[in-house]
Amino acid sequence: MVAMSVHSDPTEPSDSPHRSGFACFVGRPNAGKSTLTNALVGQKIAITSNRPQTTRHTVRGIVHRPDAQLVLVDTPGLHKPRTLLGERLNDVVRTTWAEVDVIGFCLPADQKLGPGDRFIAKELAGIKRTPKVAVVTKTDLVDPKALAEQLIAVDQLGKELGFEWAEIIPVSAVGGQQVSLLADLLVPLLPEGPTLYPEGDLTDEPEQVMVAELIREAALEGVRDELPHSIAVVVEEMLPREDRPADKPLLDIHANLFIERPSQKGIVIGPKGKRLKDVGVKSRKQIEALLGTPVFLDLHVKVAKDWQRDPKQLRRLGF
Ligand SMILES: Nc1nc2c(ncn2[C@@H]2O[C@H](COP(=O)(O)OP(=O)(O)OP(=O)(O)O)[C@@H](O)[C@H]2O)c(=O)[nH]1
Repeated sequence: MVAMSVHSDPTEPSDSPHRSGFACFVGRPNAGKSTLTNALVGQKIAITSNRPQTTRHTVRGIVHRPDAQLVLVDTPGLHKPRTLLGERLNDVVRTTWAEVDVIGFCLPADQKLGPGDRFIAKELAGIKRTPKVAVVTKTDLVDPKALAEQLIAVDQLGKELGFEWAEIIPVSAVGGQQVSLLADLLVPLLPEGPTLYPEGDLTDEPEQVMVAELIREAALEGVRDELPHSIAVVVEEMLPREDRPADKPLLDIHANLFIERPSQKGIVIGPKGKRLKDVGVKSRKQIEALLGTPVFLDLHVKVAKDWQRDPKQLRRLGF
């Protein structure tokens, strides 16, 4: 079934039991998973970027409703592993899939189904018990005819692989179209249960990890194509500055930005340190918005040789 109409108002009281559970969005890199998570939660939680595979950590957004609590687990994209890091990421993805109550498979409306989508759909077909919702994303980028064709192709893909989608829903996270309908469709697929997280919590991701992701996101902007996979950020310390009056707090954040080769240092730091400075200013503003407090950000660039291939380094960097 393709869901197009807007359902009942979820803020109205209803007799149905309270539901709670976990959902994850899967899909190839750039399919729009993080943007959709943000749109559903209503605040910037997951890190979005127009570069593939920026979502390294499992970031949860929580949708609070009177009738349900929907916990969104945003996984990194499943991809052909070339390094130890790639293999670990894929393990994380599969483990997540087996644990959630519903899986949303994101397919961009503006791109023909490709081998990458098929690869993921085949993996999904192997997870029998979990309901699978096909989410056709970025509908604002196509005309109705192209959208209809994509919906049919997605339906067909499920049939080819021997399963039925629980729902097929077109959405535009950017245009805010059908986003709340998506929540309406996901909620009935959750088990009955009490609220899992306190009201107002949007994520249980440790603050340090989110801060690190914001710095990484800023560092990725405008750099050469080969660099993104070589950057990792670790927040070493977050401490309130001592001797500050209560109405003028300052949070000291010490973070290291790791690259793989000395030759990458220049790209990250830029002429006369300008790029690194910009990265610091930009991410500091975002961190301040996230944490609601003024921040002093101390950012250092370090070389961790071939960290993607070294298990000891990977552990140190939090993978
Ligand atoms: N026009 C349009 N663009 C969108 C929409 N949703 C996402 N995008 C864009 O598509 C790009 C990728 O979006 P993300 O949300 O980062 O994709 P992702 O699937 O989380 O990507 P990875 O983290 O690489 O797996 C970004 O440039 C978004 O701005 C949408 O509804 N409409």
